[in-house]
Amino acid sequence: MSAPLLALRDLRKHFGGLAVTDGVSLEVRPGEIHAVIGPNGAGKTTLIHQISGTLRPDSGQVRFLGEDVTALPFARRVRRGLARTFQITSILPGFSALENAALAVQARSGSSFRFLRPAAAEAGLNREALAALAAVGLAHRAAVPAGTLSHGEKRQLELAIAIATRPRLLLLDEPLAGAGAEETERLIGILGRLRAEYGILLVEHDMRAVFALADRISVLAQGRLVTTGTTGEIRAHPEVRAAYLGEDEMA
Ligand SMILES: Nc1ncnc2c1ncn2[C@@H]1O[C@H](COP(=O)(O)OP(=O)(O)OP(=O)(O)O)[C@@H](O)[C@H]1O
Repeated sequence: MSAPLLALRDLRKHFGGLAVTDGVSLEVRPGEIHAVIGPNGAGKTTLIHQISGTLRPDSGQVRFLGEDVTALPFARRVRRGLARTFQITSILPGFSALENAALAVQARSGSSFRFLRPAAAEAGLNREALAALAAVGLAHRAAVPAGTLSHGEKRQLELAIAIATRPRLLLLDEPLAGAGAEETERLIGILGRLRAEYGILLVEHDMRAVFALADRISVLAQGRLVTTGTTGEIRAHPEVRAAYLGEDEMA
């Protein structure tokens, strides 16, 4: 089996007396969509913060591409290939979709375009930005101001911005939140295609999407990992069935 992209080892985080992450260990493998589900307050978002580096765990390890990155800040993890989308939209509404993606390419590439003539550097940035838009089916909207995109298209742009940083792993925190039925279908299709190139850790409340997309699912409750398994194993898990998922949603 190939080495995991991401490995969490006995991660722990307390807020006051509350154990929000209580000894969580899990792995995301290359080419895998690994979903993390659980009831409100289970600690999913706090877990993502610790993986991305915006929150330090009290103890335990975050290993990325075989290295311990637990002490590295967010920006350095991004440069190593860890990209995150946010529940709250991070796009700049006055800039075009292409400019939004180009800013992400620039932020990641740092000096790599600096030695080119300005026109060539801009062409290089735009080419990469357009490729990121194309990867999420948004190339035809490149020139449109991001603020005028539909809700679903904004979510696609957030994915393009993440992809523009050339990640190995995408951390997606509720990428379907607020999407309508049609937009949800489109986003499920896009996420399914992205799997070929990136490992994905997916936090999502839409159980139909989770079961359609995930290769494996980890179930969290009160900061603890209840179980990790394939969709079939999670469907059949009595504790999960009884406590954390409506039976209809798992049909
Ligand atoms: N900065 C903080 N200080 C204190 N408590 C916090 C803080 N951030 C989160 N919590 C608490 O930690 C617990 C887990 O929150 P978290 O947002 O990670 O859960 P979640 O599973 O993502 O929930 P949801 O599905 O509602 O987004 C909650 O009880 C929350 O109130």
